[in-house]
Amino acid sequence: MLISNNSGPQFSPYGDEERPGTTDPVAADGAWPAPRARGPLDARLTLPGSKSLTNRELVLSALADDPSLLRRPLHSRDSALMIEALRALGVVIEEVPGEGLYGPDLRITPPAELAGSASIDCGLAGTVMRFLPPVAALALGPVAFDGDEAARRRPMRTTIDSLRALGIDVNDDGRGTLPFSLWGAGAVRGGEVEIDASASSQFVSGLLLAAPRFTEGLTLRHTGEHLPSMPHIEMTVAALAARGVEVASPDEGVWVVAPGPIAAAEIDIEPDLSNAAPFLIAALVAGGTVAIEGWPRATTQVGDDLARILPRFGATVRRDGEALVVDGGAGLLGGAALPGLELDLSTGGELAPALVALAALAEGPSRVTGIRHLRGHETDRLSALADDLNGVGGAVTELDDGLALEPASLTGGPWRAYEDHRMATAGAIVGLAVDGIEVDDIASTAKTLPQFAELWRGMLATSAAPAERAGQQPG
Ligand SMILES: O=C(O)C1=C[C@@H](OP(=O)(O)O)[C@@H](O)[C@H](O)C1
Ligand SMILES: C=C(OP(=O)(O)O)C(=O)O
Repeated sequence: MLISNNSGPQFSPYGDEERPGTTDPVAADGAWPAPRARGPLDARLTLPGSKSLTNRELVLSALADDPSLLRRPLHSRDSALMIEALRALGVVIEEVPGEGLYGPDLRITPPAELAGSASIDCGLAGTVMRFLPPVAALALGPVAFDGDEAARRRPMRTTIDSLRALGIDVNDDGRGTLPFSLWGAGAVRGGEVEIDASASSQFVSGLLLAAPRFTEGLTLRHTGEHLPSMPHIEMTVAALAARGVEVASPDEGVWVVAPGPIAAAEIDIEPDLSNAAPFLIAALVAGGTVAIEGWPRATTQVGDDLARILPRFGATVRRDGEALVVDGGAGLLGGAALPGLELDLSTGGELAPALVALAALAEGPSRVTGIRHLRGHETDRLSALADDLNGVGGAVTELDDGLALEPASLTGGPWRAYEDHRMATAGAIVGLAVDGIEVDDIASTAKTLPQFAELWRGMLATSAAPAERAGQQPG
């Protein structure tokens, strides 16, 4: 069965009141009863575009020398925030008809000069709060940055310090978080900058994306001990190189970007492979197969690692034409073994909430490490995962840089999303195997996957009894 949804609402980035909810049923208190899996799955899904690719390409298109076209971009809260912010800086972004299932394509026309005197709402989007300040520094005039209450807890000191090191005037309250404002001088000289990016790879990506437009380019050196999410930095480097920018990494933790034009481009945005995680993991819990259409043969997305990680939990992974298929066999619910694992997710922290939810259902102990920086994500994910899982009978201990899980028999109960899309989808995974899991804010999935609840229910419908399935449209 093919599951897709092209009728979703359009997303306004402004304010919780206007935030789109899901059309999936929720209880009177707004909680979402996570559906149980009824049997082996036979699902084939098409997912919306990658957040990381969409927001990088929006920024590069805004800084390019001619109009660009993004095909099948993500339409979600994070991309809407990026679009509104770039418009505030004078970039023209138009929706044009395309072939994507989840909304129009985007044509981006850069202005002759970026406009200052703007206020930017970052929402809870790390890509907006870390990628746009170096862009705004190229504008002439003041630009103010703020975001959700939860965004004011996310680390921003490295961005603020690096702007100052580049000679830009920044006004903040010294806490190293949003809100702050900067005064763009219309140009940035660039040169050599040292930063500590151990709290987020996005500090590196943000500087590299704007660096070709600095008069002298940029030599950026990471001085901290850890550098998380390297694949996301490699994605940035690849996106720059694809637009003709001279960029090199002569040494570990060092990047050199030459000054020069950023070429306009027509870009096909890949589906979001990190958002594929809960769906693929569902095959291991419920049994059967889940196929994701349009899985790229080569990609910089860290979600591709799922094809190597899920077999360690017992899945068989294969390609079927352009789809990636995960076969969970009988699945945990059908009696298949689900081993506990040692996982270092320092390169793929984005995958951690979903994999931790799976590990919580395993029959052996697990340790998931290398993810200290998750404490600065949408919420402190280490503490949120431990609290939610322990609240439903789990045996999870917080480590300095990860989580230790002991096997436990879980029971139903409330599951807090903490406004975090990946916490909400982690609750959905647990709910496949445990009666009575109630996710308080499934609408938080609008951050990167507004269609989550509908796609999840559609996936689970493929496990209906054969007689029930006969009436449904074949994929
Ligand atoms: O550059 C990007 O698009 C991202 C980088 C990573 O951030 P961190 O390095 O802060 O984990 C990742 O977790 C985030 O979801 C997206
Ligand atoms: C950490 C994440 O998001 P952000 O881009 O807001 O940092 C995420 O999506 O897992």
